[in-house]
Amino acid sequence: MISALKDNVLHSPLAMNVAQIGQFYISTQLLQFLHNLVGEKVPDVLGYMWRTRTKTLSIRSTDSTYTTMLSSVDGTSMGDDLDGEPAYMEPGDGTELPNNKAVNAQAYFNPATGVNYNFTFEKCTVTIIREGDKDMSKSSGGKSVYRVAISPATPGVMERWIEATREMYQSQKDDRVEIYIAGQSNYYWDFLLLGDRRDLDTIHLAAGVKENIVGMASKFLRRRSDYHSRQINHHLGFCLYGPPGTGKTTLIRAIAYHFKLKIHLLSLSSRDLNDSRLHSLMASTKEGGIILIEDIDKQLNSSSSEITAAGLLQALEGSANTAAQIVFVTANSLEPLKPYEDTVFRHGRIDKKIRLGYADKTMAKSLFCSFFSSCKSETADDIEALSEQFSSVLLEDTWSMAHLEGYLLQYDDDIRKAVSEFAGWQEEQKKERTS
Ligand SMILES: Nc1ncnc2c1ncn2[C@@H]1O[C@H](COP(=O)(O)OP(=O)(O)OP(=O)(O)O)[C@@H](O)[C@H]1O
Repeated sequence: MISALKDNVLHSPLAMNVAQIGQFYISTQLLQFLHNLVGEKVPDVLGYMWRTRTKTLSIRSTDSTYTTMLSSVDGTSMGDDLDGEPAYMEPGDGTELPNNKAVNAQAYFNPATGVNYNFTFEKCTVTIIREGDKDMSKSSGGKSVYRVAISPATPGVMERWIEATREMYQSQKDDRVEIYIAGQSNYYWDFLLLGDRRDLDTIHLAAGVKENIVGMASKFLRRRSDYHSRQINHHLGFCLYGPPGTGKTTLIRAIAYHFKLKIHLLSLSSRDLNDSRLHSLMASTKEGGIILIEDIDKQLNSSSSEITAAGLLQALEGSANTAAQIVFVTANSLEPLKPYEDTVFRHGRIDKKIRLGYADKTMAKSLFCSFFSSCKSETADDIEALSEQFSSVLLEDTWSMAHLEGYLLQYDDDIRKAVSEFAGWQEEQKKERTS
């Protein structure tokens, strides 16, 4: 899931179009190039011209402007929403990016180091450059730094651009989940993206499981002062385990959305992460945050991990410096955690371990009803009756909910066929598994 998210961010097709970078852009780039070329060797006339035509700003990855900038500067939003044109972005080296047309696809802007990204705002060219790793560690204490240049520097354009990114971010944020990952230095959290909304009532689990987790989280979040007055870390830990596709990640996303919590994705095997950096990360989570360690069973014994068992245990305890921290770890199997059983699964670290399993009849029925809830061709009573038929032929404890979701998606406009072909599909799937 972590890698899926990263792929989504790093490789999703940005809405790119390299045509039509206006005259201002070309002249500004030329000036910048000449300025870099002559540097300080000649009287800085070009530099003067560059400065007067350009407004610049440095943003650290821990600044709130960084978050708003990344979430709003994507392939569609800036240009579309602000001046009726799609945002045109290209890397500064002139390479054409894939998908050379303005599209409405979801796109996330995550600039590569040392590459100029340009797009238009109020007919000015905005250039964003992420600084190189070396510079980052020296001058910024490990935080990524982005330089933003807007040219020509019409009065107030930078302020209006910042305000526009903020407004756009605010309007998107309420309906999404903020997701952070460890920054390059692993000391701080960097904003990653606004994840899609997921409602709790679209998650179908065995009776009582969802209600139990949501109830515990709700009570925990309400009792801040109780923890505080007793000087106990305001921390709650869950381990969700079970086969792939049973809804572990989706449930966490829905809980984050429901309680308006930010998700911090933590990869224990990430490069250069060690115990002390892990400690800093835990202490710097955003107010009201979920820490999500996915696939802990696989990450624990990863050869690239420098985290010791002691470091991990400390991380699971959360930090006394932060308010309301919910740690979720997910695993397909608890076997690799056996050696740590007593130390990990105790109050203050992982308070509760919960198994999410394959679909039973009740889960399949409620998935079916929710999937076809907007079906116009059938009455509510008919949908209910069809869901009974569907679930009655289900082979229990055989399919993940992801598997069933995939099946239903093939029939999203033919609810009756989804019922009539279900038994046959299950037979085929069983044969495929054994062959
Ligand atoms: N219990 C469920 N209720 C509704 N949808 C579900 C459920 N379980 C899985 N899904 C659907 O299946 C897909 C995959 O689910 P998810 O990624 O949450 O599974 P997972 O248990 O985290 O898998 P993995 O162990 O492989 O990370 C999602 O698109 C989600 O909509």
